[in-house]
Amino acid sequence: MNADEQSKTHFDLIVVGGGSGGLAGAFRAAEYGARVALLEPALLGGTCVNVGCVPKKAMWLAADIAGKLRMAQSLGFSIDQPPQQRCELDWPTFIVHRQRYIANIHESYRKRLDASGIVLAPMRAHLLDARTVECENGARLSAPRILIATGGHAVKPDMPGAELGGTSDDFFSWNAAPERVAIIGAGYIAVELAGVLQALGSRVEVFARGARLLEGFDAELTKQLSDDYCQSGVRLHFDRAVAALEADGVRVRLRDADGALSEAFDKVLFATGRRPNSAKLGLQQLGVKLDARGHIVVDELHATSVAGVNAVGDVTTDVQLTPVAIAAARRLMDRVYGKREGRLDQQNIPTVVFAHPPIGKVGLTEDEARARHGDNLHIYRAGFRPMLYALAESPQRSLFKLICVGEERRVVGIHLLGEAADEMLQGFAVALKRGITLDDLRDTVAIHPTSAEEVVLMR
Ligand SMILES: Cc1cc2nc3c(=O)[nH]c(=O)nc-3n(C[C@H](O)[C@H](O)[C@H](O)COP(=O)(O)OP(=O)(O)OC[C@H]3O[C@@H](n4cnc5c(N)ncnc54)[C@H](O)[C@@H]3O)c2cc1C
Ligand SMILES: NC(=O)c1ccc[n+]([C@@H]2O[C@H](COP(=O)([O-])OP(=O)(O)OC[C@H]3O[C@@H](n4cnc5c(N)ncnc54)[C@H](O)[C@@H]3O)[C@@H](O)[C@H]2O)c1
Repeated sequence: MNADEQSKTHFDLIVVGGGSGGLAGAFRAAEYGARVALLEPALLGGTCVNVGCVPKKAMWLAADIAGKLRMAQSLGFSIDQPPQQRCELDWPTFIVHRQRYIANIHESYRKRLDASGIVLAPMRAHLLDARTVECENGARLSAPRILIATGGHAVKPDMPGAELGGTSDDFFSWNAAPERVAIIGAGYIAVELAGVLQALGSRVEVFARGARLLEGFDAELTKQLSDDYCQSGVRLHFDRAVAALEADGVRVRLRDADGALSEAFDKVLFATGRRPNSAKLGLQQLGVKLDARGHIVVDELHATSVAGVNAVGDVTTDVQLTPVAIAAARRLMDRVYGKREGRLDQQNIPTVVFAHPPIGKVGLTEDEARARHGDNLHIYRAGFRPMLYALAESPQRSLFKLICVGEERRVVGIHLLGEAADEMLQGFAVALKRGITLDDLRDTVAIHPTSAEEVVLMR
């Protein structure tokens, strides 16, 4: 092989997967002057841009507008619709806007890849050894470092009739709100899609195998969120394990563990978790350690068990959030090519579920804090109706909660449920990471009239 040919197949870094983590790693490495090849067989941006955060947030915004339009009518705005009737969304029109937004992201990534000199190979790849990747077309690329960022995929539980149900991927190809939808699961995706569909006109029923929504979030807030969902018409079934799906004409029924059959639904969605894309990558032959569910095991520097092979994002044991994948990839490249210290702090990662209303947390829940600190806790709450909802005589309330520890009342948990919680949490997460106390919050002058001021006025 001559020098020219070798320069086309030999790189400083090969990134497998062009989603949140892979793109962030490729761009950061290229900023330091590394020669990078990126392998991505599908659309740039991966799950988040194409079938995750971005289209989901677009649908959430549409649902939010639907709710605000109904409130506007009750406040005296004349909207070309008889009062009390739902303002219907024309999905195809909205989807044109949603997909145009996404196409712009693809375009912007493509331009950035070109400008950064990153070589994009639009194909699947697997590892032959710790320095060599083989592409689908048989081409072999080599590099002293390989980053695996292949993400994950939705899974349906193994049950009879599972093929009659879809997943969040299917939801994003729908062109209208089905009349009746069943959602199986009680995590992030179940709660988000239930809220969106109910607001856009579907009659939604959620089947949770456990006793509550959103394990891992503060139980008091999730109880209030459940009440909000019931109030808006969502039917929640707790402790109801689904054992099978059965066709009933063009509709589907759910059979539970006791053999009982549900009413019929136009659509059923599984929101029962995701699995890592770690198969068919050659990892086992290479000796890359996986956990029992197939996640790549990484250390705190995102190194795998094989030298020179790193992994970030949903394919690893990290929390499955886009900013976590991005932060891990950037810090890795800062260390490798920028010779800068820094590792991802996995503590106190803020997160929001785009429910209706949104719910967010950073730090410990009350139960977690009690398990860690015993009774040395101080809990503060603010329950109130945001002004718009009070004006419209809507029952929806907000509930904010602070978990503080010790005599100094150090804030170890912030939990927000309510209008604009999604936009409020980020700044308070910075404060919590800096180790603030309740007095620091109280010492901050409030911004009035807002919901956020309730956080600094808690007594
Ligand atoms: C419905 C939904 C909503 C979500 N909402 C949010 C949210 O609001 N906020 C948030 O923070 N997170 C959200 N997430 C989670 C977020 O999308 C993921 O955490 C994030 O996309 C993980 O990034 P990643 O780079 O690890 O993987 P991905 O983004 O999944 O990218 C992996 C890429 O690797 C490619 N690939 C796979 N195998 C190969 C191979 N052999 N060779 C080459 N390429 C390969 C895939 O085609 C894919 O493009 C959501 C997820 C879902 C499903
Ligand atoms: N707003 C956001 O940041 C956001 C939004 C969506 C997804 N995500 C990420 O994507 C991940 C995946 O989302 P998800 O909602 O699929 O997973 P999840 O882990 O949040 O929830 C899975 C749910 O399915 C239930 N479940 C699992 N197996 C089941 C079975 N056989 N029968 C019935 N129920 C079952 C679990 O009890 C749980 O309630 C999340 O954990 C999160 O990290 C983030």
